[in-house]
This record gives sequence, structure tokens and C-alpha cells, in this order.
Amino acid sequence: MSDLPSDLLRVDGLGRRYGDLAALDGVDLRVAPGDRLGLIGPNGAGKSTLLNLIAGSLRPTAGRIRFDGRDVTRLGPARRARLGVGRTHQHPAVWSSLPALDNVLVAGRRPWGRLRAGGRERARELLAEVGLAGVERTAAGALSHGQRRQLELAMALAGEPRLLLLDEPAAGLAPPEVELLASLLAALPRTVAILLVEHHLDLVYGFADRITVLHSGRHVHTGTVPETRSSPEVAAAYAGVAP
Ligand SMILES: Nc1ncnc2c1ncn2[C@@H]1O[C@H](COP(=O)(O)OP(=O)(O)OP(=O)(O)O)[C@@H](O)[C@H]1O
Repeated sequence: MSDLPSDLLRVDGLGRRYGDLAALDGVDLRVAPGDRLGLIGPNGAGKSTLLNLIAGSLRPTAGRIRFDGRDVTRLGPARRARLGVGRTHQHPAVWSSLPALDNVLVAGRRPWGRLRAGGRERARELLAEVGLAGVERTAAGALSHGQRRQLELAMALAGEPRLLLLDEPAAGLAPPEVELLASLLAALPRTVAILLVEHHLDLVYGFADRITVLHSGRHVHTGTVPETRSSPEVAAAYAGVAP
């Protein structure tokens, strides 16, 4: 794949094995600043594995990851977060006993625990941006599942990421909540590139500029939404599987 100087994220030949199983097998990926990339594929395709490898919570058994021109393959998740890689999880990771506002404040701390200048005001703004104005003082554990997803998005944004990895943000949401999520994602600034892993294909098709499809750990397609919808390789990857 060509080496574009504008790449924010560059993944080359990335692989992860579990014994005989190749959860991910020689995958290349490019993400430019401000890009909206959807990552889809049937169950077990390797989507979460790829996301966890990029976030640094999982180590590859092959390949290389560069972020903003720097080789981060051997850096842990905290170092990558400080460089600008943010993420959300399949199961929202929030501090249940802390109020929503404090969750955002803590998530946005500078290294060594210092709060950002204007942090409290910014945290309130972020909560409002994700549709959580009015629940600043509510303990995260008392929020609904959908609200905890919104909170985790605000927490990820508090770290001012340049790349945001979203791991199935629509999982467990009711249809009106998915609509809200779609509008929240559409409103995110282009200062952050987004990699969206999701089974909810309408959400991905409405959001992404480009879509990458994995199947059995391998890259099978990258293209625009119309190209993806009409791709025979994508249809084959999903054959016999309800997408
Ligand atoms: N810790 C592990 N040990 C063994 N196998 C694993 C482990 N984690 C993932 N796998 C396997 O790796 C493959 C890819 O899993 P992964 O979770 O990345 O797929 P996915 O595309 O995210 O699937 P889903 O859409 O169901 O979340 C699967 O076959 C899975 O069973």
C-alpha cells in the first residue's frame, strides 16, 4: 500500500494469533486526519482484535502500527492515549460510583493526574454535546445503558483524541437511541478521525466515508459506501450470515 505523508494511522501486515487461530492475518489499513472509516464484517471477523491492537490493549504477533509518523507497535495503551488515540468499549467503561461530570473530568486528566485548565467547564460542555446536560451530578451507575454509552463518548473526547476508536457503540441500544447516536457521531468535529466498528450497518453506511470489511481475520474490501453495498466480496463475506 502507498505511503501517504498525510496518514494519521498506518497499519502494515498486522496479525494476531491465538495458537493455531489467526484472529487477524496480515491486515493493512490507512486512516487520514479527520477520516470516517467504518469497520464491518461478520461475527469473529477480527474487528475487535484490530481495534484492540490499534488501541494498544492487545499486542500483535506480526506487523507494525504507526500513528502520526511514529512507530507505536510496542507502546502500551496509556502512551498511545497520550499521543491521541482514544477509544470506547463494547461494554461502556465508566466509574459507576462517580457522578457523570467527574467521570469526564477524570478521563480528561493530563499525565500525572493534573486536571486541564478550564476542565470543569469543558467537561460540562462535553456532557451537553453528547446529550447528557442535566445529569452531571448523577452517579454513572444510575444512568441507563444508552446514557452510559453517551458518557463514555464524552470521556473519550475529553482526552482530545486525534483518532477515536468506537467499538460497537450501538450495541444494546433501542432504535431511538441509535438515531441519537447517529446524530451525535455526525456532529463530531473533523479534528478527530473516527474508526467505527459496528454491526448496525445502516448506522455505518450513514456515517462513514469509507468502509473496510474483514472476514476470518483478513481484509476483503475497502471502498466508499456505494462500492461496499455493491461489492460481491462483501456479499460473499456475509453469505449465510444475517449482517
Ligand atoms: N482471547 C482470545 N483467545 C482465543 N481466541 C480469541 C480470543 N479473542 C478473540 N478470539 C478469536 O479471534 C477471532 C476474532 O475475534 P474478534 O472478537 O476480533 O471478532 P469480531 O469481528 O470483533 O467479532 P464480533 O463481531 O462477534 O465481536 C474469533 O474467532 C474469536 O473467537
